[in-house]
Amino acid sequence: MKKNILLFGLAFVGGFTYERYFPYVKAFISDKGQKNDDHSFKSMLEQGNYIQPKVIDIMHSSPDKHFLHNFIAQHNEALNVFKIYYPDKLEQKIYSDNLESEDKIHLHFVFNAADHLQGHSSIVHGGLLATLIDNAFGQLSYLASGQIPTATANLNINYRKPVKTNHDYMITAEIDKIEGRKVFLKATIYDQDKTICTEATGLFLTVQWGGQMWKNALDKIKEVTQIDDKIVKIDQKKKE
Ligand SMILES: CCCCCCCC/C=C\CCCCCCCC(=O)SCCNC(=O)CCNC(=O)[C@H](O)C(C)(C)COP(=O)(O)OP(=O)(O)OC[C@H]1O[C@@H](n2cnc3c(N)ncnc32)[C@H](O)[C@@H]1OP(=O)(O)O
Repeated sequence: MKKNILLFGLAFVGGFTYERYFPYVKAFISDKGQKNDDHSFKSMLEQGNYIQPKVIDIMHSSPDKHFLHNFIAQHNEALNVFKIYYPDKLEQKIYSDNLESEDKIHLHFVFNAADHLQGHSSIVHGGLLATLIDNAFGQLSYLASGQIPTATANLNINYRKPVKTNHDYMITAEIDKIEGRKVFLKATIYDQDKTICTEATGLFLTVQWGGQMWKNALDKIKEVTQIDDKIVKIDQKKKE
């Protein structure tokens, strides 16, 4: 009798555990073979379907991208859960002097979301993608507004295809237009087949918040990355 109760208890616990943790076990097993570490968006860019950034964010040349990203996220660990890869190639100056210019101002980077960012099994939680886009918009609008901090007034996101954890995706963000204090932005997340997974638009407004703090941050980044030297070198190369 005791044995039967024990067996029943074990079966119950086993069943419950299986039911509760099966999705995680399945995700763990199926992810094992799919680790994707080649960050092969380079070819995608080279095929010319991409517009390279007109404004290059300072992170492109950072020797320590994690440090930099954490720094910008304001909290030590805030966005460390995303592995972020910025292109190595510097194209132009950090920010444009001419904000009214017809040229679109861009920022792009590759990200790879860690397991624990899943909502559904192996699918990145949409709210976290919103955070990533919001942050990219924040950086871009800060640079485009001539280093005046901005705040999100409006953020619209269309989730077209699931974005998977442990896979590389590229996000491109660009300034659509600037009207006074208003900075209008667009962003797209692509997978490696160039399929659009997520599209977003945003309205950011310049604010009085933390201007000096961000300026100090930017100066520190410039100091750490010696960006100016690198730009000079690239400009020289272009001339040769
Ligand atoms: C690349 C490497 C570079 C390195 C750089 C290092 C430094 C990086 C720097 C930075 C990175 C930052 C990364 C983080 C970013 C995160 C961003 C956030 O999450 S911010 C927190 C969430 N957002 C809030 O908490 C805002 C809350 N809302 C407000 O405080 C206000 O509503 C605010 C400031 C947005 C506007 O308030 P008002 O009083 O200043 O202005 P009013 O008069 O209301 O609006 C001005 C105009 O804008 C329109 N407007 C305002 N809100 C609108 C809306 N939601 N939709 C459409 N129009 C709106 C209004 O209709 C008005 O338009 P009319 O001048 O009349 O034409």
